[in-house]
Amino acid sequence: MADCRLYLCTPPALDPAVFADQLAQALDAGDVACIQLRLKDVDDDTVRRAVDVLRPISQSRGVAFILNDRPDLAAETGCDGVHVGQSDWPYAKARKAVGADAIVGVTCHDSRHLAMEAAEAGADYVAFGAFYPTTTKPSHYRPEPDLLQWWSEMMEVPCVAIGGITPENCAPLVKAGADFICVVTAVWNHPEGPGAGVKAFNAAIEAASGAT
Ligand SMILES: Cc1ncc(COP(=O)(O)OP(=O)(O)O)c(N)n1
Ligand SMILES: Cc1nc(C(=O)O)sc1CCOP(=O)(O)O
Ligand SMILES: [Mg+2]
Repeated sequence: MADCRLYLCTPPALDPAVFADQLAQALDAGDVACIQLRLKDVDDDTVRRAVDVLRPISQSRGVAFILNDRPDLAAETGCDGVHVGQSDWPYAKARKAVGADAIVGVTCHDSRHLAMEAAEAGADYVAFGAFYPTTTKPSHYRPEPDLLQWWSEMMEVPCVAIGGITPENCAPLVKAGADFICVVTAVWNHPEGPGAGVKAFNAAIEAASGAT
């Protein structure tokens, strides 16, 4: 298996009953390390219902199920972890809510300082982005791949690359040392379906990992 793995993030709005089939297609198509449920502008019960439908599909395949933004709901609903950004719950409060064994990931934009702070505090991964233009989430930050190289040479804590990543443009991120590449659009909107998206990413990661 390549050192870099695929990390999927859901579209910001979805119908769990419909998305369940797409998720199963994606996870059955090849290696996926984890899936993040990232719903925006919805109430807590909508999040709970989506977790109840989607978490078993993920966990039954050995794929970690991470909830975005809400450590309290992640703990309540049996998620494997939570992802928090710089405007969300601070790391220490998130860790207290989910417990020592859960995964806690932290957004660090293009900042070495934020990433070192998160890693020293105990984060399980740090996320850098947006590496490429994306319409999924507005971002003022545009790190270069050498940030991933610096991080992976200096630190043990895994790093995630996110933002506008496609099978066609992921090679510099993989070669620079990203432990995970996190993707929304290029998988869920793949013209041949999410399974084809996962296959295309794993082939691209494998090719970039083998290339010198
Ligand atoms: C893996 C990963 N990286 C970054 C983000 C972005 O988090 P945040 O800055 O809190 O923005 P929202 O996703 O909450 O809009 C993420 N969710 N996942
Ligand atoms: C959720 C998110 N966070 C980002 C960051 O830079 O922190 S970019 C992003 C959106 C990623 O979606 P897509 O693969 O469709 O570009
Ligand atoms: Mg957030």
